[in-house]
Amino acid sequence: MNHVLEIAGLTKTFGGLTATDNVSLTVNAGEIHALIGPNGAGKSTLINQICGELMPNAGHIHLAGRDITRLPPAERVALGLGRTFQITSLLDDMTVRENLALAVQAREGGNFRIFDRAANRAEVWDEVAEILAASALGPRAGVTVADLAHGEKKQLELLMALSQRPRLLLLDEPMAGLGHLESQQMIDALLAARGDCAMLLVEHDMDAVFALADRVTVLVYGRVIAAGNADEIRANPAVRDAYLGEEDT
Ligand SMILES: Nc1ncnc2c1ncn2[C@@H]1O[C@H](COP(=O)(O)OP(=O)(O)OP(=O)(O)O)[C@@H](O)[C@H]1O
Repeated sequence: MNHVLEIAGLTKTFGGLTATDNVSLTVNAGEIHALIGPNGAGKSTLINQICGELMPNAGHIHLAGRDITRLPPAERVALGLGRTFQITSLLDDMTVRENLALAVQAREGGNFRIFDRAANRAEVWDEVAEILAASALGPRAGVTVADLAHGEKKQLELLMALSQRPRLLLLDEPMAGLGHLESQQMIDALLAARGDCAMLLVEHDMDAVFALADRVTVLVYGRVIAAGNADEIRANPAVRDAYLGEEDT
């Protein structure tokens, strides 16, 4: 099987608390794999170990067959690990088009914050035009970021992350703070990107999870209590008790 990400036995403790407890999961090429669980289940701790911001006490992480468990974050990025840019990294007084050009330029090794001569190259702008033409943000290309709605900023973050052409994109609650229409637009954008890269999606919005995920892993108190496709997870009694049941009450 063609695993883009393989996590085996990942354990992280904080003092006496085991935040991720012997967690194993895989993400295949072109797959959207959702990681769900109640608050404090260990989702962020797991993502931070994948990014290299936290070192595990035990276990291994492989990206495209390479052991990245002990690599610093920047080396993981160079090997194809992507994460959505935070809204705080968008440049408010620049347009959608210019922000995207900076991201494309950064992928080519240029400076993220300063336009250099490379940014004036026709191929950068051609690529930006192509990305925007395929996106709901296309008509907003000339709008400055400060004038975008929150959902549009999240869409731009996603386009910037995808422009890095990651092998694996980590998505940390992409629906957070979005209204119904904006959530639907984000789901559509993620579905459109499915296949370009594998995605590991941490999300509390269960409608979005079930609309997007090929497979779902459920964490509770740091442990995987279930893994399977959307139907299997919905039907799993342990998941309903531990998590989904909360929504029925
Ligand atoms: N740096 C830290 N030091 C001590 N404890 C921590 C630290 N980071 C997380 N924890 C604890 O580890 C457990 C898992 O937290 P984590 O943030 O990974 O959960 P989560 O599933 O991402 O929760 P949420 O859905 O609320 O974001 C929690 O009990 C949390 O208090």
